[in-house]
Amino acid sequence: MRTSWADSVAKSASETVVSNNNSVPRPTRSTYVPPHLRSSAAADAPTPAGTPTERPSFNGNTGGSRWGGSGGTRPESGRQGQGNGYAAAGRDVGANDRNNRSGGWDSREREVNSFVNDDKVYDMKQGFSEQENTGINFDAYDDIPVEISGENVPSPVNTFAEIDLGETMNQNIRRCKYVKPTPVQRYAIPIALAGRDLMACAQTGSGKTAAFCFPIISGIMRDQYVQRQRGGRTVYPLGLILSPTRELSCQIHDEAKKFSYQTGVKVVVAYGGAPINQQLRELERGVDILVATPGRLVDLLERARVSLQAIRYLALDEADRMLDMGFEPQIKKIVEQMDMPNRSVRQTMLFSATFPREIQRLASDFLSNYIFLAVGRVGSSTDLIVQRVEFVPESDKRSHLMDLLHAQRENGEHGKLQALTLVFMETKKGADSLEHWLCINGFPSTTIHGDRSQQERELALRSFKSGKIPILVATDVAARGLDIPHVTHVVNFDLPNDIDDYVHRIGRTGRAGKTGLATAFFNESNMTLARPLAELMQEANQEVPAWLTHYASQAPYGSNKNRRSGGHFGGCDFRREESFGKNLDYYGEEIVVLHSEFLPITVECMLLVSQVHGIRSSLSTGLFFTCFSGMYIYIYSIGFPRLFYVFTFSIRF
Ligand SMILES: Nc1ncnc2c1ncn2[C@@H]1O[C@H](COP(=O)(O)OP(=O)(O)OP(=O)(O)O)[C@@H](O)[C@H]1O
Repeated sequence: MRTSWADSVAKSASETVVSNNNSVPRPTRSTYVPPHLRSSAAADAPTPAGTPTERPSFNGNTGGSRWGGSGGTRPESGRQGQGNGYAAAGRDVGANDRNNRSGGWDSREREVNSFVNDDKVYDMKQGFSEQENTGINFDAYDDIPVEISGENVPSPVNTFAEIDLGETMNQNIRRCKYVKPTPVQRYAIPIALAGRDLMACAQTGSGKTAAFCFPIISGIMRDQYVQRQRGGRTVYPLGLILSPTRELSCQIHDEAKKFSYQTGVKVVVAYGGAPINQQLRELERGVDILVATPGRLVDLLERARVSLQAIRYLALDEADRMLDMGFEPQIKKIVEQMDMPNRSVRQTMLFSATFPREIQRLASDFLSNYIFLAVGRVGSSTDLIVQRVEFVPESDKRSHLMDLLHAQRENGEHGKLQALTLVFMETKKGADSLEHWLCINGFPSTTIHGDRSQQERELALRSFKSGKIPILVATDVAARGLDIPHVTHVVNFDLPNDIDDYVHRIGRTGRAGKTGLATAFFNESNMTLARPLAELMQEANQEVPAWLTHYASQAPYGSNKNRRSGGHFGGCDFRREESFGKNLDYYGEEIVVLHSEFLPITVECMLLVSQVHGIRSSLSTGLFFTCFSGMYIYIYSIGFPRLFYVFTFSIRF
């Protein structure tokens, strides 16, 4: 049996850190203690209740205590018995300490061990034990390109030990078997701990959830001076995490509960389709971090059961989705029209794997002096996902899928795994119909889409995750964020209209350094996707079929809005591009503006490039030409036949 990387590292780590899993403390009788009661000093001293009016200034320290030194506005006297920050204190300042101080057990509030289910999953994984599992492939991440912009950017860290999270959280990180921060975590966590707003793009499956959860939990543990407000049955969370789907909200909630286990920070989830009364009861028991879908949150706000007055941390996961036309009005209402503190008071973090320029522009309204971070090729899969595109006419799709599944089954029999396969379809009806057809043809399947009840959706996801039903047919509701470790094959039975949706869909496999396969069925109805798909595959070092290159070259350039969210590497910070005075369209592609007097020279130069480099110039080949007028003309080819951007620099030499 192969053991995973995470297991083997955890095993060695456990010798020095945690003796074994059995030594993970069983749920202690910890009681939920609201942050403002966690320090006896803070509890005793009557702190003025009220909306925070000033956001602590960041001190630019990396990984150091956000509140340490003289940079912060936090009164250090608020915490007893500690030195300058958790690291300096060198001991666990988690709930255990605080609970001892606060006393008063309440059996209703006993904290469930969030890692218990993990053990079950682990046992269940033994069923997958023959599965190829490469674990986190850090070598693949080491030379990942990173783009970062903004003022006074804190330095990245290399280890969790360098980050000032406190011993309780460090222990939870070990329980999660995270040994080393992923690249997005290396950069984003110090930025967030320094109190900075952040817009972060990083590939699917690269650990963004922890990147925003760790700083929020840690910040709330430190924000003891913030007095919780009370007002009848209204609750006042300190952190708010918004996500576009119910399943993703649940997943973030589960993760956040693990990260905050025994810290005393309470995380509650609220999402549509589930009975609101149960969620209300949970909220009434106390909430520090609320994870929610926008619709249900608006409902809770309108019922005055939740107030956003005390929010100090706001995170939008899948932020580009949250700000596109579907969700934007609700998000604007939540962030701008209710009682949330304004952007200079709260700390705001936006995360996604894709970030179109226009969305960046919209999002910047929510942020204050933010740092833009792009880790890896934004809007790209990792190279760990093998992408295949096959030309399949509409009428052949089912039989083609059947062939793939049969081949997969045979591999499973001969070798090792019974892969989990996720099949994406455009319509709910189509998904139901395909599921039925697969079932009667001997391939147990289930579906998840918007027409199913929440109970059905949750059951479908559970059966799929556990491997009981190895095929899930889904609409885009399952495209973003879902982390299902054993999905080895994503099939785009129907391709999406938008390349960013494709990126998120295929990102359901090849997660956390594991390898995965993504197969797409392409035909005439997907022509608008030809160019961005070919570009994406080329960038990810995938083999692009000749027929796709041909279709891509036919697509009229400039007419297609469906372009990569990041252009080539990086998903550039739109602020930088605008400050360079570049003229960009919706997706950030350069709009060529040619001055008529330069046109003949430009055309001549283009011809020259074609002759010297051949028509297929490679990505990022740029040539400078000096023309007699003393102007530079820069010709930039973008790795596609006959495509050249031409623009002029008006710098005289
Ligand atoms: N430092 C780490 N070491 C090992 N595994 C990690 C680490 N950080 C996160 N993971 C694991 O990596 C997987 C993917 O993480 P996560 O779901 O946060 O990715 P993501 O970037 O949010 O993906 P998506 O863009 O699809 O939402 C999860 O199973 C998570 O537990």
